[in-house]
Amino acid sequence: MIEIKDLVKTYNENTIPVHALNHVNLEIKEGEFTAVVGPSGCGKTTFLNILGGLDKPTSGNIFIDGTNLHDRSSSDMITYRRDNIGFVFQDYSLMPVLTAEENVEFIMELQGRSKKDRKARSQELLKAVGIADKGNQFPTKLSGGQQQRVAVARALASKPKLILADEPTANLDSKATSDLLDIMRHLNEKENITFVIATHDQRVMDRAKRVIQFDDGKIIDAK
Ligand SMILES: Nc1ncnc2c1ncn2[C@@H]1O[C@H](COP(=O)(O)OP(=O)(O)OP(=O)(O)O)[C@@H](O)[C@H]1O
Repeated sequence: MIEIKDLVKTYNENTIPVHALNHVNLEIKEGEFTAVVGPSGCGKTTFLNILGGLDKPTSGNIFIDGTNLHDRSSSDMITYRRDNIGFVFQDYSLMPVLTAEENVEFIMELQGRSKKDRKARSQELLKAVGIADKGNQFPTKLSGGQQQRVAVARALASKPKLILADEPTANLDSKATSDLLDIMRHLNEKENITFVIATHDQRVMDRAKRVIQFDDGKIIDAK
């Protein structure tokens, strides 16, 4: 369970302040599949970055399973993020010099898991996202949809309970979007992984269990 309490993020506090998040309150339950939507500049990415511990709020708190997310030193936060939160980005953000399999293995290497263990898990994950045969390919040899599947497999590597995705379908065609959403919904239902997805994409909203609407740094609807 994620509890977001009076979250404020103000950029450029000392010059011309930008109120990216303006007193946001929200609860996200385990196993939700939630789309965060709203016009460009309304605060979606800022919200995701703070929820994922990539950025700090100006004020307010986020409690994940009762623990204050930002009450950690920066090194503890790096470890917490690595072990508990998966990230998927619009541009896939794969490492071009690593194969698909090595991209998925990378976090496990940082976790100190054995080569054998890493390889088995990365193969299992690439299979789960439907590209078991692409493990030895470099990202430039894969389509956008395939690269995004590698990114999802990578996000799953440390068995996170929460996956944050920022515009994951923005560069994908209809078929790749539909396939990716099938994979994410399946993971959500089978593994009870919570998904929070910032998006402009109606296809994502149509598949979401919940849609949270932002406008100008505030939540205006959270059905
Ligand atoms: N690092 C930053 N410094 C200053 N202002 C910022 C910074 N990042 C975002 N902003 C501002 O904060 C507001 C919210 O931006 P954010 O990127 O969170 O919106 P968004 O809803 O994700 O937009 P989009 O849909 O275009 O990606 C915008 O006014 C933006 O210009």
